[in-house]
Amino acid sequence: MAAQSVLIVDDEPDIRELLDITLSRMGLETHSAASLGEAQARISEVVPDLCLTDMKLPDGNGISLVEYIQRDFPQMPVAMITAHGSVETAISALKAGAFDFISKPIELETLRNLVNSALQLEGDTSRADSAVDHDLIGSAPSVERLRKQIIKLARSQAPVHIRGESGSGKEVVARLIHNNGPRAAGSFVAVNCGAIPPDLMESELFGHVKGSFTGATSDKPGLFQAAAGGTLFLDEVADLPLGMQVKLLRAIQEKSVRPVGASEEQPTDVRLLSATHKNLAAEVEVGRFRNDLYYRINVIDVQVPSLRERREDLPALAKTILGRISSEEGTAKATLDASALDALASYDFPGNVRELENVLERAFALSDSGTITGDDLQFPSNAPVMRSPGTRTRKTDRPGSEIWNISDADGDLEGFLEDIERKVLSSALEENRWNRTAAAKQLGISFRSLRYRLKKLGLDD
Ligand SMILES: Nc1ncnc2c1ncn2[C@@H]1O[C@H](COP(=O)(O)OP(=O)(O)OP(=O)(O)O)[C@@H](O)[C@H]1O
Repeated sequence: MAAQSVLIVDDEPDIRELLDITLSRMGLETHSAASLGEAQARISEVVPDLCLTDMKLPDGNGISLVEYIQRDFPQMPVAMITAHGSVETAISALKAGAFDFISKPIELETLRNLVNSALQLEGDTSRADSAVDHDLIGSAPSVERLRKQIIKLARSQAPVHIRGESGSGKEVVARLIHNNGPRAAGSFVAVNCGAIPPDLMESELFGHVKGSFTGATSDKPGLFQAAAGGTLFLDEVADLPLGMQVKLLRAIQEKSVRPVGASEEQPTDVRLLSATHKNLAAEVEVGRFRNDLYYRINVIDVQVPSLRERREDLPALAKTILGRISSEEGTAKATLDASALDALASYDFPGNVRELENVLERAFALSDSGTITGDDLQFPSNAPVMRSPGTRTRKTDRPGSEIWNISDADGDLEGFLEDIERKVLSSALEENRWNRTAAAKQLGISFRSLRYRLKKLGLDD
């Protein structure tokens, strides 16, 4: 098989030579150009598998070359070589469509990782197209746009911030970006930033060394290390405490992390994706989120539409979800009758696709035959729109505060208390549209504690 080829574009002969030696040692064929004009001619002539370009060129800048390649050779990855610390250039290059960037002085290990990732990209995106079609259900124009964005972003290393309401599919989008890109063979590590207790956050993200705090009985790698070669997905990133935001910014800038208690930094190799249902720009405005971190993680911004904004997708989503539930239960595929379709169409779905899944699971369990009716869906009869997210029950309305007799607990205090706990947890989950993070927050317990209690009480299906 012919060696893959790389075009090196730099006006400094020393850098061209360093890159040439390193890439040739990797078994690659190299070509070089010292100016923008020369680069464009060489690209048309040899159509390399990758282009590495310096930012400053005698007759123009590297961004123009990125734009040229995006326009005329959209399948060709191009990476930018930037001056040390020039964040703005790196971000402009990524926004213009560069696959990644590398800063000077060039670290050879980082260069090799970058080149290997870029050369794994397939020119033909049809496999990614069909994977995205399969996992992202819907054909509304906003979903079609999202699909195209995912396929494009999967080929880049740029940090992407995914916005959208709870349950709308932000994690689905993040996984698709990972699964269809050059890091697919690495891990996809998802972390809910709102669910980690603040005092454990640093150790969870960066790891710790034995003895660094009480309970640190051995060295433990963090999530950055676990995602090495893959993708780290920071869900609910707006919930990161400010102190941790500074440390995260540093980790992104330096591409290295220092485990708690360690004296040395460790290089990291992760692609960062993040999401939140909050308005991150507004969080920056009020000082709850650092502007510099926002700028770094929000290089490319993706909006996931709510289910209300794409009602036409409801039947297809419902059909697929029912198909999944039926096959998990080992039964024939359940269907929705006309009354069920009408009921779905007139409901607002504040909890989006996750709520649709929950509604269908409950209806499936309730329906006697394989046909689900409008009644099985159990939407509130008088109000198609559910309670707004912030609405809280008054203390006196709290589940469990109903009148009870001491005889109810006779001989089984544990069982009695568990019943109350079950009611409290169920109500909190319902009130928070089955968003466990929000339910835990409302109850003033950690996400882990909620998960533990749900499991203990048999409510975790
Ligand atoms: N377009 C879609 N096609 C198929 N399944 C979807 C789609 N969108 C969401 N889902 C399903 O809905 C559920 C919720 O999706 P997901 O966890 O990605 O939402 P989210 O926006 O990340 O939620 P949260 O804000 O609560 O973290 C998942 O089970 C997911 O598989």
